[in-house]
Amino acid sequence: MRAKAQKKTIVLPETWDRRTLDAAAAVLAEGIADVILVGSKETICQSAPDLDLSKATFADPENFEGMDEFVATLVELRKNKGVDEAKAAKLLKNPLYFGVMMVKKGQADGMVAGAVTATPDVLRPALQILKTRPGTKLVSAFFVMVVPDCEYGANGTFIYADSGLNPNPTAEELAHIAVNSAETFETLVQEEPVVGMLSFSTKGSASHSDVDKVVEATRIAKELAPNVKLDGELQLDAAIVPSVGQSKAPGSDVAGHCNVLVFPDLDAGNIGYKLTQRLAKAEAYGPITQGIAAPVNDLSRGCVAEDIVGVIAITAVQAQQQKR
Ligand SMILES: CC(C)(COP(=O)(O)OP(=O)(O)OC[C@H]1O[C@@H](n2cnc3c(N)ncnc32)[C@H](O)[C@@H]1OP(=O)(O)O)[C@@H](O)C(=O)NCCC(=O)NCCS
Ligand SMILES: CC(=O)OP(=O)(O)O
Repeated sequence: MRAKAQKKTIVLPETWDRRTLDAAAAVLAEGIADVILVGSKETICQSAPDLDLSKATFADPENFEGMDEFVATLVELRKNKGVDEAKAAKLLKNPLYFGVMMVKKGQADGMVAGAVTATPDVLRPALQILKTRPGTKLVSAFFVMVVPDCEYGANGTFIYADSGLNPNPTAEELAHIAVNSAETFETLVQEEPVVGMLSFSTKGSASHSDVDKVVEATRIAKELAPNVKLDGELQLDAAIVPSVGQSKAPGSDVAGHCNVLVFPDLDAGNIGYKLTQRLAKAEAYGPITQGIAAPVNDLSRGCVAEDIVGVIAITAVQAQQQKR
């Protein structure tokens, strides 16, 4: 609904993937966003003759008028990393680098990929070309989880962070992930964020250097964002179940009410979202990035077309909100 209010243009590089084309057709039919499909129009349309892609725009790296300018821009951005004209031309034949460059040049407002390509190869071009948003040092990635028949979180809606990007965040990085996720929850879900800094310990129930990291991250996050409802360290049950929160963390007005779950590392975050998605049959949209200069979002290779539609809609909403 919000995506449709001010239509944005989203580039989809993985056009050899049928789920991506199904999602593109649905997004165009529903008017969620305008879509650029990367690749040859003829090849793409022949591969999916049953889909109506007539409203899509096509951009083929093998035959693209603005390629010289794209190459020059990439050389300018990456020359101190050893990228010369030949290397830039080769990189830009990769649909993911090409798609990110379309965003960089303002020809698209955002990009969604990852149905086929693994996360590092989706996010690396975005980090290298678009870089971080002014004022942000750390990019992180989260999932929007919508759990059916669930009384916890915001009527079953949660943000799980970081579940896609930073393998082993320091306490300071974890604090930034928490504060950024709270802000994102407010703008995306439009409800008050309540942030739980997750651990295998609640308020000193266990002693370990991993627990110390979360305690320190909680301290820093509270300092960075004193007005955000945030507490830690909390076990998952103490974070989301009111009665358990009350018994394990008495006196905390956050414990038992969390809707933003900050995981101590990427093992926990990535495994946690997949457990929720597969066992609780939750909708899982992401990994959505926060902190890149323009929205580039990832998918799981296990996604279905409906997931891609959801991530495209979220990308369009992020593009509406992003000042460039
Ligand atoms: C995202 C990821 C690919 C980046 O790391 P990398 O491959 O080592 O790439 P580099 O370290 O060369 O980083 C590329 C650029 O991104 C920047 N960067 C990397 N991580 C960043 C972050 N979290 N925030 C901001 N910038 C970041 C680097 O500074 C570098 O910039 P530069 O080339 O201009 O100097 C890596 O963190 C990763 O693989 N993460 C795990 C992803 C994953 O597998 N998730 C599970 C499935 S969802
Ligand atoms: C987000 C994620 O885990 O992606 P994939 O399943 O593609 O590795």
